[in-house]
Amino acid sequence: MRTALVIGTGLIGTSIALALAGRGVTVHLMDHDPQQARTAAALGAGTDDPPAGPVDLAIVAVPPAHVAATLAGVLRDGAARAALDVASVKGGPRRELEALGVDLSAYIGTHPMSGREKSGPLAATDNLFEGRPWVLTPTRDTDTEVLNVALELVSLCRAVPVVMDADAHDRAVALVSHMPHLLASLVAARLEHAEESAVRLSGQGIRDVTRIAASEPRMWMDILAANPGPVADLLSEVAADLDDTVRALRALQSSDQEKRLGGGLAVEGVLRRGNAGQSRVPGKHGSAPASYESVVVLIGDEPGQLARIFADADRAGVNIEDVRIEHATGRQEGLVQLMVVPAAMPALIVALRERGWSLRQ
Ligand SMILES: NC(=O)c1ccc[n+]([C@@H]2O[C@H](COP(=O)([O-])OP(=O)(O)OC[C@H]3O[C@@H](n4cnc5c(N)ncnc54)[C@H](O)[C@@H]3O)[C@@H](O)[C@H]2O)c1
Ligand SMILES: O=C(O)C(=O)C[C@]1(C(=O)O)C=C[C@@H](O)C=C1
Repeated sequence: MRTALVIGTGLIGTSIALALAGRGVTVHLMDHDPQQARTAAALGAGTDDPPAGPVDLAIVAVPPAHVAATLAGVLRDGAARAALDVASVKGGPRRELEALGVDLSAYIGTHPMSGREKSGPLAATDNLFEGRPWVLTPTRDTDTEVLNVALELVSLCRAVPVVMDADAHDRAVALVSHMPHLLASLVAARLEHAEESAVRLSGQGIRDVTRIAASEPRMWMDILAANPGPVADLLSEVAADLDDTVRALRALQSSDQEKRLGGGLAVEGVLRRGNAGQSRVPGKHGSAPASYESVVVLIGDEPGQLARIFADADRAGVNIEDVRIEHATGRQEGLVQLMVVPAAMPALIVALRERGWSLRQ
């Protein structure tokens, strides 16, 4: 692929453009808000000049409700030899396109399984998709060349291609993305009017559970509106589990010992089922879930501290697999949790202590 046109230069479009531009592809940037395209261009994602002729690949990264019309325009104008979208839902946009009567041989629906709770080009990064699944939904009508150029895009973004049927994709993401998103919103919504004295105790648990609740509601309305059935089915199963759990917790308050016992078993059952489900979530880069040990370091909230820790770990020959940061409330310091493979933990602890870091167990 030598030329690409990215339409919709927000988080996803600009992240793709940055990855492609960084690997030598000439990228043209287009957005119905020209300021967004200018910002993406200023970040080094390409040029906001229109292409002189058809590009090798058009990437449509606009909100799901605008995907079909935008793609239909690209396909009808012959603006690209191949075109794809990256919307979080696949069945609806494809059916809309079919209804528009466009020749879909040059089109393939795709979905990179990576994103952020922030929107717009300024949130983009060139490595957003590295090691993440990127779903491709070819049909019998898809040209082989179009599938090949989509695979090339996935490879240039260092993602992992996964081929699926569009409706199977929508059922899968209802489970691993859309239903969890709504649950995060519902948990976060409990905080809206909560006492400040309670909210300020927030630790890492509530941050982990609510991060995605900070996402753009309009975008998520589009996504949920295009996949309501599977998400509603899953939520009603969760609702039944919630009812059972409430009953079990009430039983724990009972003066009857037998009821308390039953309630305890039921609550423990929920926690154990949670353990079993959580252990199936793939680890970083889609590999089997890894179990890491963590080393917790106290740092001052000042420039260069994180870079120093990483450099010290590197000098000790230790690879940091993952990292989390918890900011201390009301103090200019925080706790950095460094996740490493168990065998690397002793060396990391010694190295960090030698260099004067304060460790927490
Ligand atoms: N955010 C995520 O985590 C994520 C992850 C994977 C896929 N997606 C999908 O990627 C697509 C883009 O999401 P995003 O998070 O980058 O959103 P975003 O809001 O950051 O960017 C969308 C951009 O599209 C532009 N736009 C809107 N309508 C347009 C139109 N008709 N023509 C041209 N430009 C238009 C907007 O001005 C904006 O710059 C969506 O379809 C979304 O479902 C999002
Ligand atoms: O991690 C996030 O912030 C995301 O929003 C990512 C996430 C997801 O649910 O995994 C959200 C929607 C996209 O369609 C794909 C990825």
